Amino acid sequence: MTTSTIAFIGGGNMATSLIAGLVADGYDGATLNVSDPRPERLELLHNRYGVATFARNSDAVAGADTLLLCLKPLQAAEVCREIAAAAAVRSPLVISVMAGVPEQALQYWLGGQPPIVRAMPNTPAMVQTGAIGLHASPEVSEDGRNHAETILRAVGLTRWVATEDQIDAVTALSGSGPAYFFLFMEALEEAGISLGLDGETARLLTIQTALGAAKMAVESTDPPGRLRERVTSPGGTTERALEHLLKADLHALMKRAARAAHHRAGEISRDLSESL
Ligand SMILES: NC(=O)C1=CN([C@@H]2O[C@H](COP(=O)(O)OP(=O)(O)OC[C@H]3O[C@@H](n4cnc5c(N)ncnc54)[C@H](O)[C@@H]3O)[C@@H](O)[C@H]2O)C=CC1
Ligand SMILES: O=C(O)[C@@H]1CCC=N1
Repeated sequence: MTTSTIAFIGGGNMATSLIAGLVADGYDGATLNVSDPRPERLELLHNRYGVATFARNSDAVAGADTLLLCLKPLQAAEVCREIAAAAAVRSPLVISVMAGVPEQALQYWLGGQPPIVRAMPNTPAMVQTGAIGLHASPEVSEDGRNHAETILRAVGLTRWVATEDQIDAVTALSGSGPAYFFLFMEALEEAGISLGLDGETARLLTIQTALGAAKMAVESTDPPGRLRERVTSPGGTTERALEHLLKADLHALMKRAARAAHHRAGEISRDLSESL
C-alpha cells in the first residue's frame, strides 16, 4: 500500500491491467490519476476502480511522484513533450511500458534527463499474475528502483534485466507471450470440437488444462520438460500427439515467432531514435 500518487498517462488495455492489479493489491484508487482523450475510457476506469480522471495529461501529472506512460509508441514523442513542463516541477520517476521506446528518447522528449524505468509487463497483470521485465536508466536511484519494483510487484513477478536491449527480448517472450498461449488454447479448443466435443466443454477443458499445467510448472521444482515426460506414457496417446508437434518443429517455429517480435521491437526503437 502506498500514499504517493501515480499518474497513468493513457488509460487503455495495459493501464487497465495495471490499475486492476494495483487496486486488487490494496492501492487506493483515489491515489491513481489517469488521463486519456477518450471520456468513455475515463468513466469506465473511475466507475470500476475509483481512480481520479483527467482529460488533460498535464493535469494528471501535477502532484504525481510517479508517471506510468501507457501510450502507444507512436504517441510517445508528442505526449512527452506536452507533459514535460508539468513533469519538471516534481521530477517524478518515469516508468514506461511502451514496447520499443528507448530510455534516451524519453529523456530527450521530456528534457532534463529524468530517471526512467522501462517496464515490460503483460496483460495477466490484471489478475496479479503478470510477468514483468525491468530496466533502469543510470539516473534512477536505489530508492527509485525499489519504488518501481514495489509498484510492478503488486501485479506479478518482476525480473531486472542487465541491459536495455534485453527489454526487447522480454517483450518478445512475456510481453507478447499471453497471445501465444491464447492462440494455443484456441487451437486446442478447435481440435476438441473437431473430435466431437461441444464448444463449451472443449473451451472449459482447454482453459482448465492450461491453468493446471501452468500451476504445476510454477509449483514443481522440475522443469516443464520433465513434467511433459510424466504425462507421456510410452506407447500411449500423448506420445502420438507430440510426435506431430515435434515433427512440425514447434521449437523452431517458436524461435522464429519470438525473433519476429524481437525484430519489430528493434524497428520501433530505430524509427523513434532516427526521429530525435
Ligand atoms: N497490451 C499489452 O499486452 C501490452 C502493451 N504494452 C505496451 O503498452 C502500451 C499501450 O498498449 P495498450 O494499452 O495495449 O494500447 P491501448 O490502445 O489500449 O491504450 C493506449 C491508450 O492511450 C490513449 N491515448 C491516445 N492518445 C493519447 C494522448 N495524446 N494522451 C493520453 N492518452 C492517449 C488511448 O485513448 C488509449 O486508451 C504500448 O506502448 C504497448 O507497447 C506492453 C506490454 C503488454
Ligand atoms: O503487441 C504489442 O506491441 C504490445 C507489446 C507487448 C504486447 N503487446
